[in-house]
Amino acid sequence: MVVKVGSSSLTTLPGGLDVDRLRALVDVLGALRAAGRQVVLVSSGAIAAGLAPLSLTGRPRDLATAQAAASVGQLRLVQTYADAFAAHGVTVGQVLLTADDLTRRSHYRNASQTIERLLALGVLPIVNENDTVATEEIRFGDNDRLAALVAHVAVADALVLLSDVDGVYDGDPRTGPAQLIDTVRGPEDLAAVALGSASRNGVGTGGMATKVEAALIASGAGVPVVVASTPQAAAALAGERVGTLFAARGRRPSARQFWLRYASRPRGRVLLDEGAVRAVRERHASLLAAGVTGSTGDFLADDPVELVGPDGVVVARGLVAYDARELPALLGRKTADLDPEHRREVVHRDEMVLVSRRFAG
Ligand SMILES: Nc1ncnc2c1ncn2[C@@H]1O[C@H](COP(=O)(O)OP(=O)(O)O)[C@@H](O)[C@H]1O
Ligand SMILES: N[C@@H](CCC(=O)OP(=O)(O)O)C(=O)O
Repeated sequence: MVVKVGSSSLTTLPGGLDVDRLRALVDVLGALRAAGRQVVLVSSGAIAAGLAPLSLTGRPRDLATAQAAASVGQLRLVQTYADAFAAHGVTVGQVLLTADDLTRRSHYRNASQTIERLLALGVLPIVNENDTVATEEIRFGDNDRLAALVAHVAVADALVLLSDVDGVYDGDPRTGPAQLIDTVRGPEDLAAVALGSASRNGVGTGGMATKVEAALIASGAGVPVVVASTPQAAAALAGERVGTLFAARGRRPSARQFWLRYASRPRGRVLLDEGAVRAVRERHASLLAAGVTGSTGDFLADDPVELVGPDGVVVARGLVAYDARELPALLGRKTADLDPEHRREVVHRDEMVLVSRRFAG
């Protein structure tokens, strides 16, 4: 089980960390552990927990102060967790990740191995973004997406996203009457849903939009997701029908495919003609030099790139087999006309994931 809890459930803007609410959650997770389940906790709250000790009255707008608050708050947060879990005989480990740790394949594998080993040793990993080093450009920003990636990395059976609201509504419940959505089978079920901003107490970041995005990523990768309120945690984890269920869709992709689709950062674009778009999209064929009209970006062989059609729409993502500077000489040429060392595909089908037009992730 991967359980993600948001800042809005653990902290208040004036009061900082709400230890009673944190302990209540730990009691639920401790019981789950006692029942023999493996649990990974993704917990936000570092920045919010650092505000009161630094006499800050609002969420800092500048990154450096937010990072300072996270530095102070993360320590308090995990120390409070460590003490609370110790009462249940559970040892915790801290795992701080930056987006970069998941965008590089080698780091991704490393993070995955560490979490696996912690679980094998009976430790409950507590994951957060490494706020003190994450710069603006490389931040996850909210922990919902991080939780979806961790759910895949940890090969979770389910992901539970806990917040201060008891599920996804068809509109922001704070701004008017709204109806709880019971089950989401795919992105099409959310076409008419308005996703407003973050919670009233001002400590959350993404609002429901980031939770929905994360829930679609995880459920699309075969992991069922429940969005529920933190007081509903026990019921949600016991499998009772509370909150909003995002049913698992499709098969679990390989680590490589999942990484390519959701965690990799494209280093450039390879431009395809119409025929190549059809071959890739409809036959899931490898991309050959004959269908390539150009490229942008200074990528190297094995880098992730976007495959883009003549209309500018991204068709797929893949690992390119050539450096950008090698491509011009190959453009539009039939494989048979190329010298033998250039006869391999530009992007092999096994190293490619199609990007859906409706939901790109
Ligand atoms: N369609 C919606 N359904 C449910 N909640 C919504 C919706 N639109 C906006 N919200 C708001 O999103 C907030 C939760 O997001 P956020 O504050 O980022 O939580 P967290 O800190 O738990 O991650 C809720 O307080 C809720 O008012
Ligand atoms: N890493 C940040 C998380 C940012 C945040 O507030 O996320 P969330 O409450 O999940 O919307 C922190 O610990 O403060």
